[in-house]
Amino acid sequence: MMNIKDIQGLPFSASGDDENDLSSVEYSDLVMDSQEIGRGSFGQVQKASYFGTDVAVKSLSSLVNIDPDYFKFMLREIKILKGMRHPNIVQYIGACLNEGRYMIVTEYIKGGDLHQLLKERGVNAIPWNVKMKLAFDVASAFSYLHSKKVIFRDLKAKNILIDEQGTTLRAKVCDFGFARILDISKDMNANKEGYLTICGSETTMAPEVIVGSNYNDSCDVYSYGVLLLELILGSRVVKTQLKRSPMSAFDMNLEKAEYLAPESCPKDFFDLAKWCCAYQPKNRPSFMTIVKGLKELMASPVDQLPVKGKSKPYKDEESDYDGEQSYDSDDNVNNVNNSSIQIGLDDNNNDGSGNDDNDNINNTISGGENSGYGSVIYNDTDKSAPNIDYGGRKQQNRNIFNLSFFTPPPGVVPIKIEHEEEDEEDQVPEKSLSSLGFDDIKSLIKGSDQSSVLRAISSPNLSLNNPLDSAAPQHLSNSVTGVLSTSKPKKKTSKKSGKKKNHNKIKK
Ligand SMILES: Nc1ncnc2c1ncn2[C@@H]1O[C@H](COP(=O)(O)OP(=O)(O)OP(=O)(O)O)[C@@H](O)[C@H]1O
Repeated sequence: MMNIKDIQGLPFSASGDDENDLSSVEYSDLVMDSQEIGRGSFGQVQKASYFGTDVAVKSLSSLVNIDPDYFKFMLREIKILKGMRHPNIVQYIGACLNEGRYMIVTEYIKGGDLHQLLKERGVNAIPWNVKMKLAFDVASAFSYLHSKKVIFRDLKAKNILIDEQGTTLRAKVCDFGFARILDISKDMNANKEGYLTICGSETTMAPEVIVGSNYNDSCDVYSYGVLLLELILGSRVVKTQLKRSPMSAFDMNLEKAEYLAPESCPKDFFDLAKWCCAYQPKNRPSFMTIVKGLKELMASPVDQLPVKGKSKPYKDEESDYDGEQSYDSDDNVNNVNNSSIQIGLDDNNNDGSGNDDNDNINNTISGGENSGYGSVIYNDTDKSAPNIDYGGRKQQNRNIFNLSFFTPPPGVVPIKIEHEEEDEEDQVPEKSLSSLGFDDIKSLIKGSDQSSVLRAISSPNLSLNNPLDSAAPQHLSNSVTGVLSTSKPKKKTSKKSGKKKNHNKIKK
């Protein structure tokens, strides 16, 4: 007799090419389960049955109805998700409108998300081969997305669903709220002043995104690197011990990460995380390279892989942390703040295609759910954190991110760099901040006081040089064999930038 589980495929209700079709699923065909299975800033997720198949229904925030910008986000999410077919991407089924509330219907994934998995099982209880398999799944999904010119912009553990198939776990990417289609050739010629907006989640955002510089699909690779560190160390350790700050130009302290990582971690797996977290986007691998490298790695029994081993002693400059090699197994803390952030609503058109990210108009931050794990959009005109009703829950003022980072105080003047006396050939003409490059900003930040730094980088309109200019992201130039172990991340440049000495001071 045929088992119902043998039936392959899911009901699909998107109609034709009409991206605006928001009622391809009849609400009356959904048998809703009252239990909420998830919640984010854009709405709540419930399980339902759709013609006998389990589905997840995301009921979008009421703001989607009243705010055209939110509406555009939803259209974009639907349009992109609808076109995706990959075993590691949650399958879109259709959209629905009920009593004025929009809903997105996708396949139901029963194992929760990766953040929950790490928290509930404990990072150390998950075997390395399982971690590498999940990492491989995510990289496979992203190599597919990038091949379709989709950048996701919010890769984090909460957006990775875990599909339990017997004893095997499979990762599936969900939540395309911040995804967009990027035509790099077209967009690279667009206005250089931040044509892509700042969005993502505090812990996983790439530095170039945070400082408002131009970015491309390699921002997803950086977030993936942070995700790998979470698989290695646990989300809580990454969030608390590897916290990135303006004082380090939002660079990840990889030396400390190495010290904290378990000795048993396969060396190549750790090196991959470091490589993905390279400060300069052009030094990060592509997802194609990552997939090939991980495949190679997974071909060997895990107990035959060289391990990271003991790391050299590490002394934390900032907090005198000279931590133990052992650490909390993972976050059994409920309030892990890993909010998604979007600065500047980035659609001038509704279609999710390129060239629509160039508007620093009407910046808005919306607060997420009170688990501290929701999405955020900042409202430039309202300097206080908003108090918005998301699906019935009141969002109280919450210090999601340091707003002063993004919001220049009124009347801020460009900062000038003062140079101490030095050899003539080493002298650099005075520059206003707006003409500094990405590395310049970084070196400045490392040698300055925090308030100056915040003022310096707080404007999303800075004309930063494009960190992507000098070279394209690495692709398949590395051989697959030993790609992870032989292609060490390049040592980052010191505080010097070119001929500049480390004497630069910021003057108000
Ligand atoms: N298809 C699904 N199957 C099972 N659970 C799901 C599914 N989709 C979402 N969830 C659960 O609901 C949570 C929130 O979903 P989602 O990330 O799509 O919401 P969001 O409002 O866009 O969140 P964010 O604030 O991160 O933008 C997920 O982390 C997951 O736990």
